[in-house]
Amino acid sequence: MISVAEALAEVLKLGAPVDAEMVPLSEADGRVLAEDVAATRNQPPFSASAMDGYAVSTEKVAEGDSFSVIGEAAAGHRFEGLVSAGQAVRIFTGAPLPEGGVRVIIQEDVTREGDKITLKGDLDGGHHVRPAGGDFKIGDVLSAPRRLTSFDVALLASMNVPRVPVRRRPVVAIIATGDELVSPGETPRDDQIIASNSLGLAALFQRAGAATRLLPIAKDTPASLEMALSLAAGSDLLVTIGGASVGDHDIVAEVAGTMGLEREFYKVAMRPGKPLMAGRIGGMAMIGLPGNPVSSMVCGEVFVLPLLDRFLGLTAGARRRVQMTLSEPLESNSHREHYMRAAIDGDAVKAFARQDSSLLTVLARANALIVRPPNDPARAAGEMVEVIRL
Ligand SMILES: Nc1nc2c(c(=O)[nH]1)N[C@H]1C(S)=C(S)[C@@H](COP(=O)(O)OP(=O)(O)OC[C@H]3O[C@@H](n4cnc5c(N)ncnc54)[C@H](O)[C@@H]3O)O[C@H]1N2
Ligand code: MOO
Repeated sequence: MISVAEALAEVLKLGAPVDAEMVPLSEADGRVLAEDVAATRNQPPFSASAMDGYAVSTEKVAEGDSFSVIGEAAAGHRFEGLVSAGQAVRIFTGAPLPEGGVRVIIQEDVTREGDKITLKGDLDGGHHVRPAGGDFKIGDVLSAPRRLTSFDVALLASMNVPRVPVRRRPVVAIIATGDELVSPGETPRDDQIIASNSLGLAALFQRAGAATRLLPIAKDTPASLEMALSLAAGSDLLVTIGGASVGDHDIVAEVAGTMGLEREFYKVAMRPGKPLMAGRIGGMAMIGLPGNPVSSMVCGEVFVLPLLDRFLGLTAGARRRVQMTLSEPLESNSHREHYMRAAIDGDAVKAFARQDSSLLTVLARANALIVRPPNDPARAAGEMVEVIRL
């Protein structure tokens, strides 16, 4: 058995960044920017007023100063003249500052009679001018790689970049295996259960930026599995679920082997997830996940999400861990790295009492995994542990 770190290093070698494609900004949220994008304009493109008030040409103003109002500037409507000493231009938020203007007196600080304004006492000291290019300038760059956020989409729109180069979504084929499985909504026999992992994993991978293909559930026969595996051709990554252990009906490795699987490793010193396997088959990366529902989801988090980062051209590595205080004690750990389903409550974290790898109710309540190193001794409440936030 190899360590989780060694297994992850092998898994990451199975992927390389996929091609880029152009998408409109309306479809860019969450996609991964593939090339640097440069602003094609300054923002604001002119010195602009930040407030509603009066633009004047003098820095120094005092109570009782008066100005004659010679025109108006509104957002989208520049004042086409010059403002000189003793003059003011009525101005609104977002309007270009008129030529000669150096500051804006907010209207609350002014009394106006006809075309004359007089400054009140206790003046607001701000200039209320946003300089041209104060947000960004032509050529300023949003750097790749980067998973685009809603804020980035707003920034790119402001840069007048209507379409952006992003990595295409890596295609992940998912095959559940086992005679006991039927799809949700079907009627199982009394010795069957509902296939849950494939949909859970598809949700996990889609949120990470993948396109998923849910292939038909494979029976525990070589012919059925071969059929399902052949349907995966052309994907970037094939993920199988179950049939990975040592039982007579665990035939995924054997059948994939006859179809050309070059296996990099089998079995990892982790709990859950021991019978994990990874390699290459027919030009695709392949990860064979264990069938236990929690095992497959935890391995999806620990191995498949970093591999998807690799396909997307992002910096790919182990999931970020933070140190947190235990609110309840933990028993000593075995020789396998343990990913314990846990709940963060405020600043502290606690593991759930039941850690069996079949318990989806426990996983659904978890918002973290406590990572226990191999042979970690018993831990008392108040000690620090490493945590992956889910
Ligand atoms: N003698 C040994 N037995 C087992 C070992 C071992 O080392 N020696 N390892 C155990 C561990 S750890 C795990 S994890 C499981 C993994 O086994 P498989 O990957 O072969 O998974 P299956 O046997 O096919 O299924 C296990 C369990 O999960 C259910 N399952 C499978 N697929 C799905 C699915 N898509 N949705 C929902 N549930 C699924 C399946 O019905 C079984 O209950 O092996 C242990 N055994
Ligand atoms: O790898 Mo198994 O997941 O410990 O139940």
